[in-house]
Amino acid sequence: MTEHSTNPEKTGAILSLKGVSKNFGAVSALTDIELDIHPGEIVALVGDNGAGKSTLVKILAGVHQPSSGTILFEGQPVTMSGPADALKLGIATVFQDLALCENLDVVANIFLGQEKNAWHLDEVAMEVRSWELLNELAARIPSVREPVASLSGGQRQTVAIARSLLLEPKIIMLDEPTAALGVAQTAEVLNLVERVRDKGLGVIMISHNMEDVRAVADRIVVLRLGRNNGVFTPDASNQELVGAITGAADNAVSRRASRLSPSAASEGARP
Ligand SMILES: Nc1ncnc2c1ncn2[C@@H]1O[C@H](COP(=O)(O)OP(=O)(O)OP(=O)(O)O)[C@@H](O)[C@H]1O
Repeated sequence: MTEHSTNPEKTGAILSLKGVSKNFGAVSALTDIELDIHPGEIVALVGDNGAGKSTLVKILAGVHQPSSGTILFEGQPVTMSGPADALKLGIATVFQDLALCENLDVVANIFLGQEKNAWHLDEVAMEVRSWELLNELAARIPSVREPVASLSGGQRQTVAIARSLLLEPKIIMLDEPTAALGVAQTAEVLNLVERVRDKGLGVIMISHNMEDVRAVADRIVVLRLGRNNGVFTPDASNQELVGAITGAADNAVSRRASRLSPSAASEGARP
């Protein structure tokens, strides 16, 4: 079940991390991380609290710089000294807080931060482009002139994802996109994530919910205490996954996971 990290030149990975480490003073948040992301695949990044997921996302978003190691983008080593560099390369991030402005409508939110964009003050062009992005995602938004405050959690996530696609990235990172969503909205957002993959983007999805991860991920990358702790296919058993996440093959959570059905066991896998 466990796969090995591969050579990007051979595999056509868009993004590869080679031995990436990050220290905050004496704290080693990440140690020797290896990760490949290919076009048209969803990679779920899972791990217990403090495993290093957020730190890894922030490195790839240009917020943090690695202490050591190499990031290859389309086979070339890159350094990102800020979020603008990541966006310029084609790495978009939807953080958990979504960073939407409640009082602004969908169009204004999609174009937020694009003040230098030539379209920015052309309301008609912005509205047309917003509908295009939402239609590509087959998103169900009643009106792009609604303030975001009136949208559901799933619709807000949709707007945040549409916004991240505006600059036509090659990689999109989603931090807990289904956290706090109900069943129907979760299904809607997961469909959306699959559509992003089907457009040929590489998707990195952080999630604590094993059921969501199994539903859409092509590969599941486990981090534990800041290190790689296995790469799994979605048909890995709950026991394998929980074992890799918690670091123990035999504990109360993994025993319960092995007894329960996959959907019920995913509750047990929530770190
Ligand atoms: N800015 C920082 N300064 C010091 N230590 C940090 C900083 N950011 C993260 N850490 C430490 O790095 C480790 C990894 O944290 P990180 O937030 O990346 O984990 P995580 O897997 O995202 O956890 P969670 O699921 O709780 O968000 C933790 O020990 C954390 O305390």
